[in-house]
Amino acid sequence: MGKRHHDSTEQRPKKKSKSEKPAKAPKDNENGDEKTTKKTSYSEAPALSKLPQSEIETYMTEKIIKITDPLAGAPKFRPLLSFDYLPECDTALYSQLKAFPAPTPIQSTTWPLLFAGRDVIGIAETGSGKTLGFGLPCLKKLIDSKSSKKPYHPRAVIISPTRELAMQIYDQLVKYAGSEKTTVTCIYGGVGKDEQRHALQKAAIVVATPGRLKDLQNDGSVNLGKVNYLVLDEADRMLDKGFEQDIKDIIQPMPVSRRQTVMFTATWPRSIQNLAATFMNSPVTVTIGGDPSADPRANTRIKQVVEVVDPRDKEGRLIQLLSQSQKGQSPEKVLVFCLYKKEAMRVENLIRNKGFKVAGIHGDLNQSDRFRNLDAFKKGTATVLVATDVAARGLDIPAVMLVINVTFPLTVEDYVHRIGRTGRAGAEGHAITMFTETDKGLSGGLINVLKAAKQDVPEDLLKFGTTVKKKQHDSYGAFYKDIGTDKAATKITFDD
Ligand SMILES: Nc1ncnc2c1ncn2[C@@H]1O[C@H](COP(=O)(O)OP(=O)(O)OP(=O)(O)O)[C@@H](O)[C@H]1O
Repeated sequence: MGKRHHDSTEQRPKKKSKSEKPAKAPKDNENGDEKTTKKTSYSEAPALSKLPQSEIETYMTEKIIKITDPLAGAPKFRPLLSFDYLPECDTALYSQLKAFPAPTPIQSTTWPLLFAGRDVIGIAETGSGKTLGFGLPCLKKLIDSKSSKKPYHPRAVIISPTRELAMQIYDQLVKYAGSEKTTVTCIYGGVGKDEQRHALQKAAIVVATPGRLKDLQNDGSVNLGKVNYLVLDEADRMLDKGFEQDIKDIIQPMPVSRRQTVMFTATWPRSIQNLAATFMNSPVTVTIGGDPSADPRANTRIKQVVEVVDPRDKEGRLIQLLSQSQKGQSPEKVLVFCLYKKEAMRVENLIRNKGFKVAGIHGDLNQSDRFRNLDAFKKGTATVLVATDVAARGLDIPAVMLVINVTFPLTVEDYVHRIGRTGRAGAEGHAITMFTETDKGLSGGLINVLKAAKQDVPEDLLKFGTTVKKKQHDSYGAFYKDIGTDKAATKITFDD
């Protein structure tokens, strides 16, 4: 890290003229027409244009920002180093931003591109504010193009892999949406459909998990033909085998030429990059913190410890770790990851029997229990949460001090997301991972993640080998398996 990542496409021209003009949307790939349906423009704030170029370059270098734009002649925009440089908007959209000192690098760099109507792939570490990265331009686009026609057909769709993450994104949008909040809705499986059907009648922005959205689309409850802003959050997960077809079906009525497509994630494996390109129109790729396709990048503020253990010693070691973190008047919040649902239930019971305040979240619980248990952990009534990978991505739970991986996930990308539940928004974090001989196929990938984040690599781990297998698992990003650890896995289940 620390290396400067600049390529020729990100050099801002010395003249200010380009950025002062409203940006035209790029030509449509398919027929050469202007994408008039996007009707988006962006003018750089004069005060931002006046900043010396050296200040911009220092920022780009320090934050390790790389911008790759396949359209050579497209306007280049300066990052919004301060909220003061945001373009004017017709409401109190920006008022809540006062809580933060400045835009995070992924926000400062992708916002101008998104305001200008470009398709964007945004890759930045866990906990770096990606939700507002795609959320603020989404709200601005809605506010700017406000039509008086009712009822609405949705103008924006944000797709998330899990119900809890969909709710979290929805909550964030509502917080910023002000008077528009009634037009934001959240659609996910595991609960009744009628209320969702009703909400869809006036929804302008739909945050959804794919299965339920597809269901409601198929039965005619929602028409997505007017959607012009599509977000795949956790994009690499959304493009993996479990979701790819659902996504294709959902976006079928919104052609790539008429929609702005946005993909955000912390991990961007090479294996899905070609597929992603087929969903997008000349996307600009913004990466913060180094090349993510080489090896997944963990947040560098997380102290990662890997302990190579005998599988029989795992539970004893877990209880030892919890005993240390849960003592005293204010026990730390600890997130414990298991791979299997049955394993999670067993571990939760074990922890409860030892007298710790524990809750669980996995796919065998009904949705209200899932929400209730997550809430208990957020509020601190439970200070230990035992989870499967359903909680690995995106969840922004305040003050998680420690992540313990009892069983290693199926991929190193999932490892990066799991440990990313700590150390968020600039905080420090700590992750302890139990690694056994069974996981040795992933040792090479894990070693690279540790090295890239300048973490210690234990000798015992090196013994398992440093080779990185190209294809790590058939179901990249799987959430959980619904059988016990004693049998070979047979079924992977996804959220709907
Ligand atoms: N500009 C900002 N400055 C400081 N904190 C911010 C800023 N923008 C967002 N945050 C806060 O940072 C936290 C993490 O943001 P968010 O959940 O969007 O991260 P993320 O990058 O999507 O993470 P993940 O990869 O795990 O999904 C949130 O609590 C959010 O409120």
